[in-house]
Amino acid sequence: MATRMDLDGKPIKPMTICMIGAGGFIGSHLCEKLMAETPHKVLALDVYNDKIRHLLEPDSLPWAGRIQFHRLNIKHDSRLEGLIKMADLTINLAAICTPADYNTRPLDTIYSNFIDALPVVKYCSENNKRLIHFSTCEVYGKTVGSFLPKDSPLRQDPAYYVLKEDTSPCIFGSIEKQRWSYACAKQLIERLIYAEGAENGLEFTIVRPFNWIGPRMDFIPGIDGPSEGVPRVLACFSNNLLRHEPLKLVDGGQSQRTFVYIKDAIEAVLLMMENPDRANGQIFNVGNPNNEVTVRQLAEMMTEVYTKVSGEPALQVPTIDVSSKEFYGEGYDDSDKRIPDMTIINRQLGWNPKTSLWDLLESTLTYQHRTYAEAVKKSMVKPVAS
Ligand SMILES: NC(=O)c1ccc[n+]([C@@H]2O[C@H](COP(=O)([O-])OP(=O)(O)OC[C@H]3O[C@@H](n4cnc5c(N)ncnc54)[C@H](O)[C@@H]3O)[C@@H](O)[C@H]2O)c1
Ligand SMILES: O=c1ccn([C@@H]2O[C@H](COP(=O)(O)OP(=O)(O)O[C@H]3OC[C@](O)(CO)[C@H]3O)[C@@H](O)[C@H]2O)c(=O)[nH]1
Repeated sequence: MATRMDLDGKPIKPMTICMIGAGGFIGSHLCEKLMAETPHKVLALDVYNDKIRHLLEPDSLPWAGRIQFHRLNIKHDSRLEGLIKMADLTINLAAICTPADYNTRPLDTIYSNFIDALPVVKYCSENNKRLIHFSTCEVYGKTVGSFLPKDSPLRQDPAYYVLKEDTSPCIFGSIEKQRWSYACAKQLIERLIYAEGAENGLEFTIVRPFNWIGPRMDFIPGIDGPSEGVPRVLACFSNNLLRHEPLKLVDGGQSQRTFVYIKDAIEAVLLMMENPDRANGQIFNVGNPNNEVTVRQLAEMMTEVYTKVSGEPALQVPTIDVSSKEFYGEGYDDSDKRIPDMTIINRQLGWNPKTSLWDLLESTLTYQHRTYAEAVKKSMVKPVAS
């Protein structure tokens, strides 16, 4: 493998990475990239490894010696500090991060996103190890513009909705809106990491992902996850499409999101990892401002793309409206709009996303169809009564 160069033309030394939550959606793509394109070693920590099993087995894989899986729960495992000490860099991805949990399991959500991350920050700080911590775009909460009258022309002014790392406020709902338990826990861990940097010299980078989507995201209920489970929107809508049922639009599907392809986003993470001088001390939005849709538009586009890739006709009535109380339960609330400002990541790392929403849905839904269509079909065949 040729020596890799950083953005300033210096050779990149191979490093050992302690990746916590490596078995999840983002972790699996990051491990894949690191094994295929870099000489770096990964200590992959997670409770599960299904999504990275293809990288671990068989032993004869070309990168076999560079990835090691450690099955552990960071809540209570004394091996954590030793593994962080063995690495040059720690990346923390571990979290409860599905909105259906935020208002129904707020304690687990707060513990997972704040309390459980504390030892990771402490061990990095005490052992002078660099930390890349995964936060979320949800720390911005609602836009300033959402509080203006519906017909205010200022709502069209980017100053009232574009989300900037260094100037936008974090605007959450009231405490009884438990949806914000996740965002608030993420915000506090960001503040703690920032303070460790300021007071104790911790070398850190904070990543705020804006709806990264692609293959292996979450699960299909009843196939590789619980039947009653509610994953994030990509998997919810994929599940509806695979089962030929209408896509459920929460509160009319009026909320807006920008979606970025996981493979584009992973490029940004690799730049952060390999360019510490440019990434340390920074908070980065990572998203695609050009891929904005309402959730209703997303449902329509996914229906069209799925028809193309599966060859199956769309339903006569492709969507139905459902209230957030019915879908998520008491205490749900929503972010109205999420457009990332790209100035900082552009300036520091020269990164820009490439993939259009249509293209990323086409490759992702091709994967969903190939991976799940047969299993879903089988699960839907009802046993004949004797
Ligand atoms: N995917 C996105 O678009 C997105 C958006 C915003 C923020 N994020 C953040 O990025 C990170 C990764 O997200 P993801 O989409 O890959 O989620 P994911 O749920 O697929 O991955 C998280 C992984 O962490 C593991 N984990 C959780 N608690 C653990 C514990 N106590 N011990 C060991 N492992 C544990 C889980 O088993 C899982 O494999 C999260 O911190 C999330 O908040 C992701
Ligand atoms: O069947 C469904 C499922 C969801 N919705 C609505 O879609 C919007 C997006 O939902 P989702 O992707 O599940 O989650 P959010 O974008 O709200 O939050 C995530 O953002 C980043 C992250 O931090 C981690 O991924 C997480 O908190 C939303 O408006 C739902 O109501 C739907 O209509 N139908």
